[in-house]
Amino acid sequence: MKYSIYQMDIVPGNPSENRRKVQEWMEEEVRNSNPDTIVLPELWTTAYTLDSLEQYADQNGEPSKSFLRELAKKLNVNIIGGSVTNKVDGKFYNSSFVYNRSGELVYEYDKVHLVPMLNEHNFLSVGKAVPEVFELEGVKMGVIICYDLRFPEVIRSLALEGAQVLHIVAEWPSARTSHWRYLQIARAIENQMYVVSCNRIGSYDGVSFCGNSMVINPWGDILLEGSESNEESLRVSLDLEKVIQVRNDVPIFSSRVPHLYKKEN
Ligand SMILES: NC(=O)CCC(=O)C(=O)O
Repeated sequence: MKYSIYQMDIVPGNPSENRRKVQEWMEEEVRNSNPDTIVLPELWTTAYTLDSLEQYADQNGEPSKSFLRELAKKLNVNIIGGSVTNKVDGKFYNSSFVYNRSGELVYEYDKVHLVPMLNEHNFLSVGKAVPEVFELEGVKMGVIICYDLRFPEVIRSLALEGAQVLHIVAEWPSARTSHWRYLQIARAIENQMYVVSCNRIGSYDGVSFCGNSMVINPWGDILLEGSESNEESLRVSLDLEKVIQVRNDVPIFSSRVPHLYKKEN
């Protein structure tokens, strides 16, 4: 499966300009490298303009859903649609939408772990369910949003449900770049899955974001890494046989002893 990742800078509080940027990038990217799947970053329509949610957030996923659906169909490409601020039943969420190349909404997820360091609790509601597995091109995979990366139990559940690829859409601050990098490598090794991440670059409201979007194989090797501060298209092909090979070589899933693990509340 061929990927293109858009490590983008986001214009704060300007959804139409960000949609214009994304559309232009996607059209060029598909023309030049014909990926199967495209990945966008977290909150790519607005950046962290959480004090203006009434003004800029989607309503029931629109217009982002229509925008992503039409592009997926027109360009014949799967889209892991980053995330957007989204108002549903009077509450705001940080929502991710995944479309297949026929323009079908394959999966949607509202972020469940809200980030205290970015004041998400003051503006957003917790999603109702942890991430679940979905399929693109017959491959089981998952998507998480940024801070979710710190919660290994959620990613383990995806692996136990059969996910072979984990996507991480992010606005991860430069202040914690080392955590961003090491946690992704750890998640890839401990779950023996590909990790494909898309982080923004640039800054907003005094916080700078670290780029370093990554693709890591199930052995923990970094196949690709973005720069810290440039808008970039990152391109890679995943060999999914590698997941099977690593899981055979080091069979951690059959070594688990779940009956001995403590049940969490
Ligand atoms: N946008 C985010 O979820 C940022 C997460 C973060 O800053 C951290 O985990 O550190």
